[in-house]
Amino acid sequence: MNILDKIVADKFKEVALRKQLIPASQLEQSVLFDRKSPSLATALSTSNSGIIAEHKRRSPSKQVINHTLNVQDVATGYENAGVCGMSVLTDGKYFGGSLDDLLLVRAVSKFPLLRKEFIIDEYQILEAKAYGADVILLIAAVLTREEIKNFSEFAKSLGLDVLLEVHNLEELEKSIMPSLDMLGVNNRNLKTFEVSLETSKTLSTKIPDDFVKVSESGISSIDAIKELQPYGYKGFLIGENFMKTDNPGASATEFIKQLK
Ligand SMILES: O=C(O)c1ccccc1NCC(=O)[C@H](O)[C@H](O)COP(=O)(O)O
Repeated sequence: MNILDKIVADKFKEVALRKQLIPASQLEQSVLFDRKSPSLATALSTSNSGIIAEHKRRSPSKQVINHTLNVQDVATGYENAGVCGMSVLTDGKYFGGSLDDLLLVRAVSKFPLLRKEFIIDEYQILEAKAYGADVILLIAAVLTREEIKNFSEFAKSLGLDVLLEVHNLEELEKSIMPSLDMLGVNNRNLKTFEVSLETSKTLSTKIPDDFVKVSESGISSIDAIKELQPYGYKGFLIGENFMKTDNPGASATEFIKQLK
């Protein structure tokens, strides 16, 4: 079993338990449920830098990245840096995140928030809305075309943006549909952890212009962004490069300054 299979197998068990603890009807009563979500796709299309900065305590590929920071301080730092949005990892077992992280970040910020999660059930989309997210991630490697259609249409009905993540042409071809806002190419192979920006470059021509293109993972320099921009990428998801520092917000500020 590769790591992605393990994460997904655990996620099915976790979601089954969560559904018993908090019924969907209770999530729909969250005070955040009727909040109007700002669009990450719009923010990226109108930005010069296009940075989506991630909160990432640890990962299967790197183990511990940063366990000492306060998530609200990280969010405030990123928002002050002028990033377009923030990605909040909510998986506990593999990434050390939680839905509480999302809620804490929502309490101190206005910019678009992506719930970074392994979504395998509509219930997790209700959770995303109830805990203050504006965007959900759908990973083509773990979903059928029908699931992508159902989950993305459900997310749109709640006013959320949808970022669909692919890693190869087969995943891209099965996924293209009008209910997606952004197409993300993950430069990291989630089964082997191999990272290459060539993945974004190769797939870029196959992504229709109707979608905002996002390049994800392994981005650690201005040169990488400059290399990807000519391929039509408007969004750049960066985690470790900021989170490995003592002050991710200051690191993002410096990064964006160099992009201008
Ligand atoms: O980061 C991992 O090791 C990982 C392993 C298995 C599944 C997902 C994984 N990461 C999720 C992400 O997509 C990244 O956190 C995100 O793109 C940021 O990447 P980076 O800038 O390289 O931290």
